[in-house]
Order: sequence, then C-alpha cells, then structure tokens
Amino acid sequence: MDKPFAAAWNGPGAAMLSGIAFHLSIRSIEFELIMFHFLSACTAAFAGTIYTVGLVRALLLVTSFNIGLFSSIGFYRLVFHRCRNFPGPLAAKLTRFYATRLAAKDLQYYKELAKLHEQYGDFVRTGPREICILDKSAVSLIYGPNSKTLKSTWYGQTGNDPKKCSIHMTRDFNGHRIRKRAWDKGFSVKALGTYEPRVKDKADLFMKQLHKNAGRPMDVSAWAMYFSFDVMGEVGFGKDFNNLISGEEHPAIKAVHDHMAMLGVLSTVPWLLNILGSIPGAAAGYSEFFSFCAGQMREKHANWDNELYPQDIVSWLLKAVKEGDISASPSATALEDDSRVVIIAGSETTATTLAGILFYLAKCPEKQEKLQRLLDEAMPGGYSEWSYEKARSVPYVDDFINEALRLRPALLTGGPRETPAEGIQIGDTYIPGKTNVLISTYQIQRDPRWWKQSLEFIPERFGERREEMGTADAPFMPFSLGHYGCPGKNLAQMSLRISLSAIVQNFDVSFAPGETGENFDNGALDTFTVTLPPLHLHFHPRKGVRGPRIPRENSIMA
Ligand code: HEM
Repeated sequence: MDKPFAAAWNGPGAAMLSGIAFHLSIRSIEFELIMFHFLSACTAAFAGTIYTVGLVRALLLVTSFNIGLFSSIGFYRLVFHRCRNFPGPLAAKLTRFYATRLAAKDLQYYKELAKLHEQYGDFVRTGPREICILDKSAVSLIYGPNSKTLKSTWYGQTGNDPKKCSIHMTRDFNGHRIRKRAWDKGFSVKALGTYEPRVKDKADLFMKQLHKNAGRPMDVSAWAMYFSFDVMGEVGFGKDFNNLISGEEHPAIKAVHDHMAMLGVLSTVPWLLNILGSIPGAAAGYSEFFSFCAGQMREKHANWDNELYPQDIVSWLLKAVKEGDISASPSATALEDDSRVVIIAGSETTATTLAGILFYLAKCPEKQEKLQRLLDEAMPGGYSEWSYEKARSVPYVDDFINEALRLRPALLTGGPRETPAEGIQIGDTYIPGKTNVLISTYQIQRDPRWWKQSLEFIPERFGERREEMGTADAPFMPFSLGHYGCPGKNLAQMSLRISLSAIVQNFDVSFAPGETGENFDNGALDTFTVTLPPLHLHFHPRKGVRGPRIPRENSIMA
C-alpha cells in the first residue's frame, strides 16, 4: 500500500467502512429501542476522538463514518428492503423524516395521506418500513379480534419499558391483555350504571350554560371540551374539574393543548419523541399536565376507601393495585401514565365527536328536526321527562352519532400495527413480516367504493337505509377493533347520547351569524388527537321546553 492511500484507509476510509459495517450489524434489530443509548455513546465517542486527534480530524472521521452509515442505509432501503416493491415517494422510502415534513406542513397529515393514496394507490410506502393501506379487507386483518399484528414502534414514544408505561403504550401482547382486565371492569355495565347520573348532571350544567348564553354565539369546540373534560373528571377520578362552571379550559389541559402540535408532528418519529421526553426541559409544556395527573392519582390513592364499590375508572385501577391483582398497573409510574390516558383518551375524543355532532345539527336542520321529533315522541312531556332509557330507545340518536363518527373520526388514523414475522396477505398483496401497517380511518370511512354518497351526512345509513346503503359491509372503525380497541367506547357512547339528546330537546341549534362552518369542516388539525378550529353556534331555547333541574351545588347562578 502506498503511503497516502494507507493514510486515507487508516482514517476516513476506515471510518466510512465502519459506518457500513455498523449498519449491516444492526439491520436485524429494532434499533429505535437503543437509539437513546446509541446517540449518547456517539456523543461520548465524538468527545473522546476530539480529545485524541483534535477537532478537525474528529469531524473528518465522524463525517466519513456517517457517509458510510447513511449511504448503506439508503442503498439498503431502496434496493434490498422487504418493502422495496411498494410504491411511494422516494424520500419516504429513505426516511421517516419525510412523514415529519408532511405532518408539519399544515398539521393535516391525514390530508397528505389522502394525496399519497390518490397518487400511488391503495398500498403506499409512507416510511422505510411502513405501508399505509386503503383496503376494506385490511381492516379486520390489521385491527380485528383475530389479527396477529402487534402495536408498532409508534407506541415506544414514551419509552419501551412495559412496567413503566400506560396500557395504551404497552406493546407486549400478553402484558397488554392482562392489564386490560382491570380497565374492562371500570367500563362494565354495572360500573357504567354508577356513572350515568353523574354524566347527566354534567349535561344539565351544560344545558344551564347554553340557556344562559341563548342567542349569543358559543364556541362549541371549546364548550364540548369543557363538558367532556368535566365528565372525565367525574367518572375518571370522582372529581369536579369545574370547566363548565368557569367556562374556561383547565390550566393543566391547556398546557397540553398548547403543545399538541409539536406532539403530532414528532410522533411521526417515535424514537425522537422518546429522546426529547428524556431531556429535562424539552417537554416543559407537558410537565404541568404530568404533575397534575400524578397529583390526582396520589390524592385518590390517599383518600380512596377500598371497602366501597369503586365509583370511578381510576378507583378500578387502584382496586387492582390494592388487591395485588395480576391486571394491576405494574408500577407507580405506569399508574400515573394510565391516569394521563384516562384524561386524554377519554376527554379529547369525546369532545371532538360532540363538536362534530353539533356541527351537523347546524349544517343539516332537517336531520335536527327529525331527531327532535323522534325524541319528542319518546318524551312528549319534554326534557323534564328525560331518562337515559327513553333517550336510548330512539335509534336515530345512535345513527346520528355514528354518522358523525364516520365523517369526523376523533382519531384520524388507526394506530400503526406491526405485521407478524410471517407477514400478512391482503387480497393479492403480501405484506412482509415486521412491517408497520396502518389505515387512515378518516379516508376509509369516506371512500365512495364502500360508502354510498360518501361525503353526505346521512344518519339513516346506520338505521332504516342500512341495507340499501350497504352499511353492514362498509369499513367502520372509529373506536378501532380487537384487542387494542377502545375500552371506553360504551362510556363515550353514553356521554354522547346523553348530551346530544339533552341539547336537541332543549334547543334549536344553528350557525351563529357570520359562521359558515367551513373553517371547522376543513380545518381539523392532526395533532396526536384532533385540534378543532372554533365553531360558533347559536342555541335557541325551544318553545314550551322546561329547562333542566340543576342541583343547587352545581348552580352557575350561585
Ligand atoms: C368518541 C369517543 C372515543 C373515541 C372515538 C375513541 C377512540 C379510540 C381509538 C380509535 C382507540 C385505539 C387507539 C390506538 O389504536 O392506538 C382508543 C383507545 C383507547 N381509548 Fe378510546 N375513544 C373514545 C373515548 C374514550 C373514553 C371515554 C375513554 C375512557 C377513559 C377511552 C379510553 C381509551 C383507552 C384507555 C384506550 C387505549 C386502549 C389500549 O391501548 O388498549 N376512550 N380509543
């Protein structure tokens, strides 16, 4: 070897080859799991190299290593990767940061996904090992009760230790299945029976505020949030969060909302979110919310009487802990993480759906009149005759809710899942093993191939026109399905039935002057959960309807 070549070989050339060798050695492992350790080791190694050979040479070596590493990754992803034959943008095949860019563009990643499907078809490679699918038969294969898929790396964003994360972020199949039992007890028919009168109290308080502000524009995106956050305070923790009385967002949840956009964008690269969460101060907006939830849980733990029948969801989780049940959250950290899920999963989703329902009441007055007529028939004496059984006996209430959930699902994409090692076959398409797959709920529930008059609000497709509209065979998954489906579905439906029936019995709902609903309809942001633009509506008390009887302690007149 002549001297200059040897020097290059010993320095940058060797570093470049090390980069390639490193990539080949980690190819078969889930590298996200050790990304934090890797980056820490890199930083330490870089500092050590500067100390040994000086800054300039250290930079040269690091650059060479990275050129080797990233060329090898890029070449592999394009030419040899198991997903190489799926169509998609070149940049998406190379890096997840392409999805980050799309998510950050207008914070409407669901619309970007729709454009990708339009351009590339029903199977699009949206990341190096992610396929986004728009195919009816994929729904049960990916999300159904017999699906062999698991929660993907997306759920590693708060860490990968199943003993320290919430049920929602638990990727281990068995660990998740066992923990779910404690949650399911909190949503049993008997437990729901104890929640129902308290949800009704919150609905009454909501009606009182609507009466008080009758004829004035009310931003229902905000008020739906106050209602559902208060409901979750009550049935989640047995506590009054007082949003409906104050007419203001609770400071703890406001901090979360202020940072939702960042979370929505960064969750496209879960390991990055995980690392940011580990850096002190990087998740400052969340720390207030985290300590609020931890405080609620500690307070509950301290005051909770385990002799009594549990009156709220968190009590059911605590009961499992106190009894040392196998389904209990495995650590204090996991329990606190679970309390955050109660608030975010429980209130954001229900609020988004309720605001969507109110939007359709204003947009489709004839549907609103039909709902009022049917409820009036069930309760001729008006709202003073209201009971949950009577409201439930009007199937159109559920049809209305379902149609709103179809057109405006509260979670715009189904959670990403990982295919089993043997892969899955979807029609003619084979998806290789260890591939992340997901379906855009928003898009599949609006697809004209399966939904007739797909963009029109027709609640009857879930009722009397079910057969004619082919609803039974159409893909519908607002609560997801199977093992990882929403355990709070029945509670959410109860809150929505109670609030919707109460509102239309008491009020005629219309757009406030100057409000067209267009911004609300087109402007939903994909920010982890959905962030809604304001929607200003008018609530006109219906003639001859007596206002709700409000318990004194809840009276906003007090
Ligand atoms: C209209 C209201 C709601 C909708 C549309 C909804 C939808 C969903 C969806 C789609 C998932 C699956 C997420 C994923 O795959 O990552 C989910 C999970 C979950 N939901 Fe809901 N949800 C609603 C209300 C609620 C309520 C009221 C609660 C009560 C606390 C709740 C608790 C949960 C929990 C704990 C999970 C995680 C389940 C798991 O990972 O096993 N949800 N929800």
